[in-house]
Amino acid sequence: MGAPIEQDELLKHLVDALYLCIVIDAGDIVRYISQAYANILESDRENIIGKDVRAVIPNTKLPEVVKSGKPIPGEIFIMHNGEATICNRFPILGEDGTVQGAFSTATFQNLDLVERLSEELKHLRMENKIYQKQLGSLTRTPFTLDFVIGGSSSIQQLKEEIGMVANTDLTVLITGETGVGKEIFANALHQLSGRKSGPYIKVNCAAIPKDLLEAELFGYSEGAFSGAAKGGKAGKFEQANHGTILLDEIGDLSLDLQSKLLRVLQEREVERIGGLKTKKLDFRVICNTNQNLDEMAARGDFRQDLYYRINVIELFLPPLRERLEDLPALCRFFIDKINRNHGCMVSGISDRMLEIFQKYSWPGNVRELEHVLERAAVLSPSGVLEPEDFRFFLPRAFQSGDTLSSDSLQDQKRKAESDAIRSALLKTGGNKTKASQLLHIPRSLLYEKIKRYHIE
Ligand SMILES: Nc1ncnc2c1ncn2[C@@H]1O[C@H](COP(=O)(O)OP(=O)(O)OP(=O)(O)O)[C@@H](O)[C@H]1O
Repeated sequence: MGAPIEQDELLKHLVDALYLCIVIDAGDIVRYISQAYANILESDRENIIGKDVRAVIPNTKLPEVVKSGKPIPGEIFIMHNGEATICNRFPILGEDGTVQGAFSTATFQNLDLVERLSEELKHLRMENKIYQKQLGSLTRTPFTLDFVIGGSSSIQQLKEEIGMVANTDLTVLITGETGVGKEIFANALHQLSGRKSGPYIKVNCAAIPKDLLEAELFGYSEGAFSGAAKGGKAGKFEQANHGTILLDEIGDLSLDLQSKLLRVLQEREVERIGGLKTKKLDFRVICNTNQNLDEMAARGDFRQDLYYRINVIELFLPPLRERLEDLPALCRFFIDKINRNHGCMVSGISDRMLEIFQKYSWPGNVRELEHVLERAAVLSPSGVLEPEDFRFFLPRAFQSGDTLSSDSLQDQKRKAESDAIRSALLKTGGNKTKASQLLHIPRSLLYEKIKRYHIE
């Protein structure tokens, strides 16, 4: 134990810490004064201590406190230099209750500061409220089917399917072009599942450099490589334990990692890089891709066995140009969102402009629509959006390559395929076994394509 602190020293420190503080004894003589207070009085402490307090601060109320033995808290006190302070005065009572002196403190030097701080506090509280609200809507936005806009039969059907598979642990592969909404469907799938209170871990296989992806997915143990963190690091699969892992852009995974992934999916256990032990895990897998994994597998760019393992349930999101009836609702949804996010007051989009939208092929799908509306709304932040507000977009919309009149090769292939299936079904009176024989494809593939093209 160190030496006891001298009472006087302690008092001196406390008085100084209280900023503006003065202590008098029962005879109204100043016994202590803080340095800050002495500075304001433009005098040395030595000069002040020992004097009658009234000689130092003419309008002081400390002698009143000594006389009455009662505190005078929270009073505005104008100091000799005209500055206002909020002053608290207290009696110092002995053990027998007799008054031995009094002291006053004033923490804030001027009321302007108090006012300013109180204003700032009010402002911060308001800001905090707004952020809390925004945070609430941000965490809600991507997660429920209510936020997946679209009344088209394909979107309605997908919503139903999501509802049906959500509560199973089946692996789901969500396919569709870029920007069609694969990620929001994946989010909804997790949120509707029994795993919603567990972690939801997303990995974009295309965004992480190939040589880092392995460690990112499977983790590493201490000393696995130079620079490996102490204690190692859990990979995304470990982080997703008891929850869901979304492998976005799965088609970008190298063949090496595909093999490792296949093992993890089969065994449901991971081994960290450089680790000696495996760990059993419980996770649900959702994969997203805008590539044709079927074709990739045929070319040898994607492992056939992995393709079968992840393609237990395939949900195909048709491109926007195949569900143009969703355009008005999507426009309304995005205009509301843009108004909220950018403080715009756009009331809608004109029929003339919607007609132009209907003729465009939307290669970037819903994401492109959102960006086009955002740009127009920023340029023309109120009223109804007219073609004039989309000058940046019109040349694109009218370029022959991007209008619906000339379909891409992929669209034409899809159309030819769905026409061939329709005609085979017509010829066989709807008998799928016979239709699949006619088309020389397995029955399961026919079912898949019927579902994909929403035939029937
Ligand atoms: N049906 C929809 N309702 C509301 N917003 C949608 C819908 N579809 C897409 N969006 C919005 O469009 C944008 C793109 O969607 P998302 O990221 O889900 O596409 P994606 O298919 O995963 O694209 P990519 O393959 O490029 O990653 C997002 O801002 C998303 O919120």
